[in-house]
Amino acid sequence: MASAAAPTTFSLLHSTTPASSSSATSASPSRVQLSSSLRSRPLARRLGFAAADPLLAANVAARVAAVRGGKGARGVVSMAKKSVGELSAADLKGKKVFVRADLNVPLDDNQNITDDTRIRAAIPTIKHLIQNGAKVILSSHLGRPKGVTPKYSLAPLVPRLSELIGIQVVKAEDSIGPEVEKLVASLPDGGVLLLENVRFYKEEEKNDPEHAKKLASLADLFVNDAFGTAHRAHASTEGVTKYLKPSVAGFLLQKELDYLVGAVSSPKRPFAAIVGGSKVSSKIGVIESLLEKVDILLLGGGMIFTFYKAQGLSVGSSLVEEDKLDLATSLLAKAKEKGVSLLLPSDVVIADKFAPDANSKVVPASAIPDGWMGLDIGPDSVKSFSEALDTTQTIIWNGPMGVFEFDKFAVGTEAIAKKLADLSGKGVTTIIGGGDSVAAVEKVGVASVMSHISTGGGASLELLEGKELPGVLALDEAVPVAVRSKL
Ligand SMILES: Nc1ncnc2c1ncn2[C@@H]1O[C@H](COP(=O)(O)OP(=O)(O)O)[C@@H](O)[C@H]1O
Ligand SMILES: O=C(OP(=O)(O)O)[C@H](O)COP(=O)(O)O
Repeated sequence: MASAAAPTTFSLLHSTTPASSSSATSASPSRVQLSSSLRSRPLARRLGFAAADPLLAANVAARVAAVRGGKGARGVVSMAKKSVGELSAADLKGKKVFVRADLNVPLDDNQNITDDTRIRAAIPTIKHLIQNGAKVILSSHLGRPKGVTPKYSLAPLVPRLSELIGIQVVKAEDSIGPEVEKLVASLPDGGVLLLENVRFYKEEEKNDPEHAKKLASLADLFVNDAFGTAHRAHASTEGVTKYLKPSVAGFLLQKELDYLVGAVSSPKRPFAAIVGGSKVSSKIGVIESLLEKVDILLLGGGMIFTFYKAQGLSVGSSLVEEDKLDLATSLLAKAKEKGVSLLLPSDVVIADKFAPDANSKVVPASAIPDGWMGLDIGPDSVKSFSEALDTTQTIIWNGPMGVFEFDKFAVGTEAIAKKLADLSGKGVTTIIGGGDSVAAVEKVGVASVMSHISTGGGASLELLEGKELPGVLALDEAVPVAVRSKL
């Protein structure tokens, strides 16, 4: 780390990330005074974790001050995270590497993977490690199990993982304990052991230090490549970094930050966000910050019924977060105050049960009968959303517009996916984030035309809010390299 006495400008260690699709822009020099060498580099490569203004500026200023550690230093310093690409065979051969990935893929009722985007995205880091002779201990969560739940086992992922990596992946029945230790001990150099769902232990989400220690005890070093879970401070994402050195960023994590920090810190305007899906309680709070960033906010999916109910409408048996009604009311008021055009669907597709063969009909949002639930946005809403999107230059989308897994309720999501594909072709920046949103876009066959497919929905929204992602923050910083000042 830079010493207070060093009269130099520091620059970033060269990153060997292989797959950066960065179109990140430089930070506005008016926000933070950076050296010219740093200014020319993509923002996320310099920061490794933070996002846009104003939090970004405050964060960078604070960290620069902390690193300077005293008066008289004329330089600035890079806060990039150490990359797995900086680790070579000399660092990795024979080493046990705990890799946290986000393999939280959608599965159908027969445990078939319906979209493997997150598995494919994890492969470059795993391949780099095995090609350099490491023993890979791969971990992930799947869903939100309460205790050991067979339907959330990672076992269905083994064939696809093995196929993509090119070797047979060994599967453990647990994520800690003597049986896992035996499997780790018998793992050859270049082998991969997949641990069972880390969320089978409640201590995982509590970030219990003792539990983190047990996970960490399996390995010598840590690679976090779970961008989709980087907004969670859990034992396998944040806790283990306290016990494993080095703790470095995987290629996917870096690639996501490279793209997203740049794209959302200085977006081409008008800038729209589309928020839907079913994780209402974890995403409704994000809306408040989005109102500071975006010009247009479109709400769909399970998110909308809390807003309708807050306005006094009947929502039947639709998904509602009762304890967020006041928040919804205040968000509507805030949008007005900020001049953000917040659009709620004017019509919805309702169903008499949550099933693919439910009876369904389109009704105005103000006319949902008792006993019926809203499972998609209606045609008028698709039309007004499309018109609003026509005016934009940047769009970030997280959360499907309806229960797209059932064909009857996939129309709204598919129409919005096609609209974004169409706008991508016209030069609009389109960013799709989240396991299910990406699955929906893949289902329509338009993923390849979007500007960026992100493996994190909540994570990309929190990044957009300007929040630090704990899973990234906890990683080691890249060692700054001194560059002689010409002054
Ligand atoms: N109106 C709705 N009611 C209940 N669930 C919904 C509704 N609309 C969308 N969903 C569900 O939301 C889920 C995706 O939500 P979420 O996890 O927040 O998205 P992502 O994974 O893209 O971040 C899908 O499984 C979809 O069926
Ligand atoms: O699917 C995920 O998030 P996302 O739906 O916001 O993309 C991640 O795997 C994180 O899962 P979590 O929201 O249960 O912590």
